[in-house]
Amino acid sequence: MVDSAQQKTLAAFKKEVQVIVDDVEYDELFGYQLSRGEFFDEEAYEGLLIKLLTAYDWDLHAAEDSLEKILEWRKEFDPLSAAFVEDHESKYDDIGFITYDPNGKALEKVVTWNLYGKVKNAKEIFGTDDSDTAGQNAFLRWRVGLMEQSVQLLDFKSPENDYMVQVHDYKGVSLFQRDAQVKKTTKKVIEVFRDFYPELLSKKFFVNVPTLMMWVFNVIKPFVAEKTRNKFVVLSNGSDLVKHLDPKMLGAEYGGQVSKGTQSLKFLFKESKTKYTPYTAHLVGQRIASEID
Ligand code: HEM
Repeated sequence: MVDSAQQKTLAAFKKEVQVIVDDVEYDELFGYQLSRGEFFDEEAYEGLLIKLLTAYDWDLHAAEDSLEKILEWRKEFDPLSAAFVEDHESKYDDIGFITYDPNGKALEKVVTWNLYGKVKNAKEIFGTDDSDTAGQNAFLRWRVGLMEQSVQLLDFKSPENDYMVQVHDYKGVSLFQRDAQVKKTTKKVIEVFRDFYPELLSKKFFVNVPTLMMWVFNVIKPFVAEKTRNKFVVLSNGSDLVKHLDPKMLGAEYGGQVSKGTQSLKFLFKESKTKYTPYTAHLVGQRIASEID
């Protein structure tokens, strides 16, 4: 609920949004148009602004500053292209996917899975060394694309579905996988999510974390915003996940009812690249048309 003081802050933010959009020359956030054009959706727009204000404890200037940075980054990185236009290498298919249950529990309908324990050849996934920016960039573009696809499944008009769950499964992980390049790329992804995707996580689970590697959690935590840290749950046993999430959406290895493991989970969600907002459809169409030209 937004109280009357917050209503005033929201009204002031609304006045500033158009100025920021004009300054940055970018008019889209998470698939919604920010100025009052053909695709403008007042309710979703308000939901998004409330999210930004919530992320910064209703500090108007911090929220304005954040919006400006987010739009600048979106203009440059083009996450919609990473999600819906670009083809990513199939090597990423095994380490990340989305499950979506429109009838699932509130704030748990969208779950992004990252099976980083399955990475056996870290160099192949994360790049080879500092000079291999192509490798790093390919991973980052794929990971941001996955994030953006899951964001499009949220509904910023609904208190039931305006946050997502994320799961990292570290089954099979070894200390040797955490080389310099992995650390560097991980840090970059964490920063991108922290700065440009605020207030989207309901909970984040780290499962099958070997006792010997629990310390990694403490090393990474300082890079993450405090509000986000409070949403983290570390479980050494994957099967304990069922105590937190709906068994209908979980494979047997997580104590759930989906019989054939995570592979079959993927098939619960077939729409990841086909469900998006009308404005995203419009912008993606423009990008594809400009590629054909
Ligand atoms: C050695 C193998 C590991 C790899 C390849 C790896 C990979 C990653 C990547 C790519 C991210 C970026 C965020 C994302 O993709 O959602 C991340 C974040 C993170 N990882 Fe790992 N990780 C490893 C080990 C661990 C271990 C053992 C822990 C202990 C719990 C851990 C805890 C975290 C935390 C707390 C974050 C921050 C999450 C966030 O900001 O949303 N990681 N990891």
